[in-house]
Amino acid sequence: MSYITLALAKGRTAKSSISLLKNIDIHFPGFHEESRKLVFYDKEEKIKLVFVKAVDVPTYVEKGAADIGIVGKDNILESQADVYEMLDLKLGKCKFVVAGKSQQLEEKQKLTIASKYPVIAIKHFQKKGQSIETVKLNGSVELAPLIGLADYIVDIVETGNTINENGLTIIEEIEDISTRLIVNKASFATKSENIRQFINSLKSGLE
Ligand SMILES: Nc1ncnc2c1ncn2[C@@H]1O[C@H](COP(=O)(O)OP(=O)(O)OP(=O)(O)O)[C@@H](O)[C@H]1O
Ligand SMILES: O=P(O)(O)OC[C@H]1O[C@H](OP(=O)(O)OP(=O)(O)O)[C@H](O)[C@@H]1O
Repeated sequence: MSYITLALAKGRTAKSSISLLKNIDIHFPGFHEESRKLVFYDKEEKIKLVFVKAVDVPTYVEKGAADIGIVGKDNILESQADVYEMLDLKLGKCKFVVAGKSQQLEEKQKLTIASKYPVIAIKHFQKKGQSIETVKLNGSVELAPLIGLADYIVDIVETGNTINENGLTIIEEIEDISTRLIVNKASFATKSENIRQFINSLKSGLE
C-alpha cells in the first residue's frame, strides 16, 4: 500500500486536527507543538504528514503535492482551488462577516473593503450588486476602518472580542467557516481505496 500525503494547516487548528487523527489511531511519533519539523510519518497507517501554512494547504492539494488536506473553509474558498471537499471536521468554527464603525453600510457608489480574503469580499458584494475596491491585508484587519484605510472589512469572527475591542460592529454575516477535509482529484481516482478508508475512519471518529 502506498503512502497518502496529508497537508495539515499549521496554526490554531493544528492541535485539534492532530487530536482528531489520534482518536482514529493515526499517530505521528515525535510530533509536539513546539517542534520545527515539517514532515512526520505514521508508518503503520502509511500516512505522511506535511505541515504547511493554512493559506497554502489548498495549493499543495490542488497541485498534487499532497493527496489530502485539512484546512479551514476560509482558505478553500479564497484559493478557489479545484479540489474535492469531502468532510466537515467541525473544528475551528468561526464565520465570515462584514464589519465596520456603523450599524449599516453607507450608500456609496464604490466601497473600499479591507480583507485578508479579497476573493470572498468581491464575491459577496458582487451578489449584492455593490461595487467595491479591495485592500489586501495580512493581519490586524480591524484597524483599517479606524484609520481610514477602508470603509469596512470582511474578516473572520470567532468570539467577537477583536471587533468589540476595536469598536466595530457586525453589519452582515456572510458564511459559516470550519475545518474541512479536501482531496486532490487525481489522487481520489488513483488512491481511491486508501483515501476512502481514511475518510470513513475520520467520519466514525467524528460521531
Ligand atoms: N478566530 C479565528 N481567527 C482566524 N481563524 C480562525 C479563527 N478561529 C478559527 N479559525 C480557523 O483557523 C485557521 C487557521 O488560523 P490561523 O490564525 O492559525 O492561521 P493564519 O490565518 O494562516 O494565521 P497567520 O497568518 O497568523 O499564520 C483559519 O484559516 C480559520 O479557518
Ligand atoms: O472574534 P475573535 O475571537 O476575536 O477572532 C477574530 C480575529 O482572529 C483573526 O485574527 P488573528 O488572531 O489570526 O490575527 P491577525 O490579525 O494577525 O490575522 C481574525 O482575522 C480576527 O481578527
